[in-house]
Amino acid sequence: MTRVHPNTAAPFADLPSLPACCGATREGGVAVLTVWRKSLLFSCHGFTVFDAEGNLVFRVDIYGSGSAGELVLMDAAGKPLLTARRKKLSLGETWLIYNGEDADNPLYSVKRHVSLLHCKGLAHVTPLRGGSGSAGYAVEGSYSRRSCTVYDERRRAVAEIQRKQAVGGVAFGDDVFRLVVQSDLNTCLAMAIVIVLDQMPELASLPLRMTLSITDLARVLLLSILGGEICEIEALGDMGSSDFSWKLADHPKLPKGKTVAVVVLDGWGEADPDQYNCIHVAQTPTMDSLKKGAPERWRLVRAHGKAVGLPTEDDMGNSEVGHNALGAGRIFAQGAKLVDLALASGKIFEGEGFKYIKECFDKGTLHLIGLLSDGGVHSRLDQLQLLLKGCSENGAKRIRVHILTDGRDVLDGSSVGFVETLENDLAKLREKGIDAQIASGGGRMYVTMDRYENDWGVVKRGWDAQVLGEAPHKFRSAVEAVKKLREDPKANDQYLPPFVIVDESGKAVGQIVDGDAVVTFNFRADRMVMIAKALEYADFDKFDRVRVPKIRYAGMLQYDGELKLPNRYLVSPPEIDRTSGEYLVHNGIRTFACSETVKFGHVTFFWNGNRSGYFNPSMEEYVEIPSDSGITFNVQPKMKALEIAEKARDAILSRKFHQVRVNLPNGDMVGHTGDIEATVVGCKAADEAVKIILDAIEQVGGIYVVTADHGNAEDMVKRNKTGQPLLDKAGKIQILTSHTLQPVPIAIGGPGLASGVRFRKDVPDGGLANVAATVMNLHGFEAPTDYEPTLVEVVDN
Ligand SMILES: O=C(O)[C@H](O)COP(=O)(O)O
Repeated sequence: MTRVHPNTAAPFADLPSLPACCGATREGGVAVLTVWRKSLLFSCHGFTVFDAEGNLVFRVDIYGSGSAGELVLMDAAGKPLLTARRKKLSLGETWLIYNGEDADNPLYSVKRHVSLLHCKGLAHVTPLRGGSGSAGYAVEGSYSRRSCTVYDERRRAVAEIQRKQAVGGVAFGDDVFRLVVQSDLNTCLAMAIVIVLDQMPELASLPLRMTLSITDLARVLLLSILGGEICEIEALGDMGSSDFSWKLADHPKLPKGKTVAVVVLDGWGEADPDQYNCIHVAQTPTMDSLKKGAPERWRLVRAHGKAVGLPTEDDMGNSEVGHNALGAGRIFAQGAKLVDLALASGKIFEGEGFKYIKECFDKGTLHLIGLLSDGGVHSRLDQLQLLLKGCSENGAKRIRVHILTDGRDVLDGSSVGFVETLENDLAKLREKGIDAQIASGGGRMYVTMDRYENDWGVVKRGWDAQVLGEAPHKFRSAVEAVKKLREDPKANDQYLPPFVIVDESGKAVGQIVDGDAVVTFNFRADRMVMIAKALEYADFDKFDRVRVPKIRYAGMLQYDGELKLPNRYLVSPPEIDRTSGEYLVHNGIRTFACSETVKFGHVTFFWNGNRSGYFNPSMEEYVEIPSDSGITFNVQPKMKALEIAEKARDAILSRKFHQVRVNLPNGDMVGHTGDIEATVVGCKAADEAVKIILDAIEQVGGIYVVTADHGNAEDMVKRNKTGQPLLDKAGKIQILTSHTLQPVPIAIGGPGLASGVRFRKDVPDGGLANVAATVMNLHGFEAPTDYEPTLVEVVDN
């Protein structure tokens, strides 16, 4: 839609302005929003609206089912912007739009068009306050088909509701569509018009979709009922079914049938070369040749912050969000962001999950178990603080926090500060009469936070301390515990042994017992699934739980959507649907995925949108190579890179699979140990593994895509603003064990790659989410239209 006139007046004097994060998209005059007809909240329906950069800009949460008489349009933080209320006792359907949550003095009325003569009219929007800037609007077209236009009084098109266009038979449901708003219309008002249209039952999608299969006689009856939609019904009759289809369109230029190897180097970012860049220091001839050999087929992509659905550009990437984006081809607001929103709006305390645990607040203790840091990968301290506040305000009288110290997503040694902060918060709660204490603790890699069932002993240590109140170390305070345990020269935050806090009689202050509530406050799934199973499953044989208390348990999120684990949770997880893996399987692509245990779920579970299991077992084979357990990976920095590469090689040479997908963990897993020498060895091993896979691709005439999920090994020191390594108080370099904000490389090639394929220049900000469409193209398919654009183009030679 082209812009007709510049914005001359100041027409929105009484309306809230567009939320700040949406402002950027206003440049050039147009706001392009993606409207998702779904609430972020569990058990609600409503709307979630994103701007062109994937920022959440509006929400509507409607509790209960059916149509609502009042809807509140909120900004991302839950602040009410406009309220739409159905006008009672009105002839025809009329809604009134109020500023914020005002109860009187409405700004606009939206009245459904009733005339049978003008078949395109849907609604009239009439200003109720007068004044120089007030303008009326007419809405025409078909909301049910997601095709309508808002005209101002000079018949200028000021907004459009548009379908997400389908390609090659792939059509999307009615629940995701575009709202394009010119600068001549206030975007909040435009969105309010959408939610009102949606509440007018005759205009919404469901009844009209039914018309596709009814007889002409029934159509005539409907025509008289639906008035303004007459023309649309006729059109719908010609359209055929708009039902969703998995079928992908053929790529116009790229052939099918090639074997495509997708290699993800975990923790492999691109940074300036220096002695702390382990990838630079290591011998990596294969990766070097990809970079230098074909400049049109090597580039960088964004792997952190908003590009992967994290709250801010200061959030480093991680494997969960990285593999989600790689597999799903779209950017989903991730756990960290969803929890932020739920806490900011207070909705977390109104949901079913919270109500469930709250039942215990009267007589039982609330136990909060999770990672204590501000790393933002698995959890965040500020979220724990808000949770504590909200729980205490909602009636929790006795709270016990079971902490897991970090030193992996944050600096080693920072645990002391985090524990002190938490102790202060709990002391303040105690001043308010709430019995709140830290009850137990331990290092995350040694206590509780194992993943993919690599070592149940880790979870058992946590169970013993948290549930049974038993641990080899007992202290009167957590600050004392962490300080004392760190005195061992070999100690670090990640691997602190388990401890319990005891009272003056030596009794643990916070065992979990019958009648208690438990919340695991990490939002990220992989390292919470095992403890969730121990807490939730009646049938459980991974270790002897000794005593299984009858508790009410909720996760911060649901950690596994397929297993529905845990059953109760405080915030709905991102619903990552229609992943590239699922599409490709439906389109005949046979897939092999492999990694070693510690990263196995990354190329399966995370890749498939946090879904365990196969889409179609006859089309897929997932192979897990057992990781070493009970060691830190600097001891065996080569890890299982060779074994993974050999499995991939065999899968490629077998010619049974179209896609062979692997994760090579070394850069990340060894990088997290902070051992620079070992990380260099790990990077070399990963590079050798890439070579084995590329050689196999060469033999079968296939294609390779080599990329990474986030940075880590390319920078092993904390730096100041000018990029110089930071020294600690003792004058020692501060080692960085965490991920980074760096972009990651992506390289394509192989004998099967058509000669004109190269990276486009017009996607300069491409991120990991652009990789899925790219891979679909290389398999010979177009990607769905709502996927992030492909990174490749085909030029005629
Ligand atoms: O869980 C971990 O090991 C780290 O916190 C994050 O690492 P990953 O995102 O690479 O898995």
